[in-house]
Amino acid sequence: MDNDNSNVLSLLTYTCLALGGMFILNKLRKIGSRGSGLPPGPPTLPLMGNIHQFPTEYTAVKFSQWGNEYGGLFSLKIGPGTIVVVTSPRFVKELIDRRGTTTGSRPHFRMLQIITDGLNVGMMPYGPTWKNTRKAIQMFLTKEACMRHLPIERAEAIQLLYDMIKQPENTFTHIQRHATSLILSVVFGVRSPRYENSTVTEFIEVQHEVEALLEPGAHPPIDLMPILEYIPERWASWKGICRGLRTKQQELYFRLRDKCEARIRENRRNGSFMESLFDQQEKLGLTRDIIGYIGGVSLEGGSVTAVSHLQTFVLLMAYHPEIQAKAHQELDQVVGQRLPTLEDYDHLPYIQAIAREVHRFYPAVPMGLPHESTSDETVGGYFIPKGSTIFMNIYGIYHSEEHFDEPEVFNPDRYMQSEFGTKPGADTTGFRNDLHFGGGRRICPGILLGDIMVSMNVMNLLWAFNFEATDLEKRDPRIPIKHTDFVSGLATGPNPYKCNIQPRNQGIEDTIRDEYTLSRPIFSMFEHELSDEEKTFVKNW
Ligand code: HEM
Repeated sequence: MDNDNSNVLSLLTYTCLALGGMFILNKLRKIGSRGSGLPPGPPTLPLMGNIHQFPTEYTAVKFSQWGNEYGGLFSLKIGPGTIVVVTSPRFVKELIDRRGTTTGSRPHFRMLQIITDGLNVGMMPYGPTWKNTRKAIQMFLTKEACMRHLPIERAEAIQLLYDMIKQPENTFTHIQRHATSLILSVVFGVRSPRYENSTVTEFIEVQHEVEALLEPGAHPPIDLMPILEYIPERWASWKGICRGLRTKQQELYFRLRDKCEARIRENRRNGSFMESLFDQQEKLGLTRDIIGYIGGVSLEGGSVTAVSHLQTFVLLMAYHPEIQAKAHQELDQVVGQRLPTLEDYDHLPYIQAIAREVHRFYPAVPMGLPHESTSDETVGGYFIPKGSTIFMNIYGIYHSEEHFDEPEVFNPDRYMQSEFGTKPGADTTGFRNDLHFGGGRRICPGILLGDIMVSMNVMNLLWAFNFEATDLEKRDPRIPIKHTDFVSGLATGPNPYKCNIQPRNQGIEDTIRDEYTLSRPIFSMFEHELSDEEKTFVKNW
């Protein structure tokens, strides 16, 4: 009898173990597999999902190829997590724009969280803190506020032309100085008249270090495997690097904020955004740290993107003399020898088409910033689970053969022929003119300022210069510039390049020199605490 009992017990134990094992195996088997109802995508491996296929560079280009293969809404599995990639404006409208409240959060990015102390509005999860901070940032980016800063926007654009006459070989850094100094002036009320040893180079240095740290593969995937965070610091160098970057970033952003605050106390105002934030600090319920970061994030969002667009624009012009010739013809008819004004832009359809085609050809943020869904959603018959990371593949949308004729060819004329540059008969559902600024609740708050920077400079630079590539004959005449001419990353731009830049004629060069001199009183309103080197530069430049 005892023997029988122990046999039954063993049998029960084995059965339980077997059933438990099968249950665990079944659960494990599901990790990495694409559950039913998810949008289609490349085949997965157990546990890994698509990790082994995930591109380590030019992610947007690979996502575009997958978009052509699997459709405008496809999915990837990264272990148990789900990524949804939107490569069709129709699905942008359905999933990102219309369901903005439930697809408007951001995925957790542990390293960025440590660097910024969670104060970066661009990476905050959807919720009251994000809403409040975003409200404050929108305040200074209204049309009226952007137009109030027109004198310094125009003066900085003039300095860009002047810098390029003086040192055409340094155009790459002149563009960086221009965009960063302009945002510094508008946001913190202080400018950088030269590139070397300036706030501009300090900002770019920190920014590059942050980008390098976040590059996939540079450090262990803490967000995919949170357990990695418990590894002691001596084997996890990223922890110290993050803290070091936090110190550097805060030193810069908080110093700029504090200096502005000191000028307010001394009654030396110049209408900067920081001033309005301090004036309304109580009403808006903002901490001093958040105020500093609103300024810093605006600097990141505004300068990096405009720099990318303008550097891409010059590169493309250098390789497309036929497009420059057409643009010069339009400018000669509408503007002539005087410096163009922002009002002229409305009368220059071909120049507008060039600016838009640059956004299309290589968007500054090719995959936008990742969104995260905070509830289950169903779109186009597909299931999008809560917690999915959603990428709006801007590059892919702009390079889809379904919508664009020869998407790899730089051809501004496409925007002269149809509103969105699309080919005849293409379905334009969901298209809008600002897709390169993202979508839904997280759409870029800086569209107006970004558009002013792009339009004013594209118009001015074409009016002022001839751009000439030094190796034109070595390139494919139809597609001289390819994606490999660009840096791979979340916010991108062209690799450094050289080209010849010449003023179009003596009259134009004289006008630029005169306008630069006339702009000095405007510059001086933003030139506080210049170093001795900067003072000498301003005097002699
Ligand atoms: C050509 C210029 C610009 C381009 C192409 C651009 C593009 C973008 C894109 C694609 C996003 C992500 C949107 C999304 O998640 O769906 C974004 C977000 C953002 N941009 Fe811009 N941007 C530009 C100029 C600016 C300017 C001038 C500012 C401010 C001064 C700015 C501040 C921001 C901020 C703060 C965010 C984060 C918004 C949030 O998460 O709520 N951007 N931008």
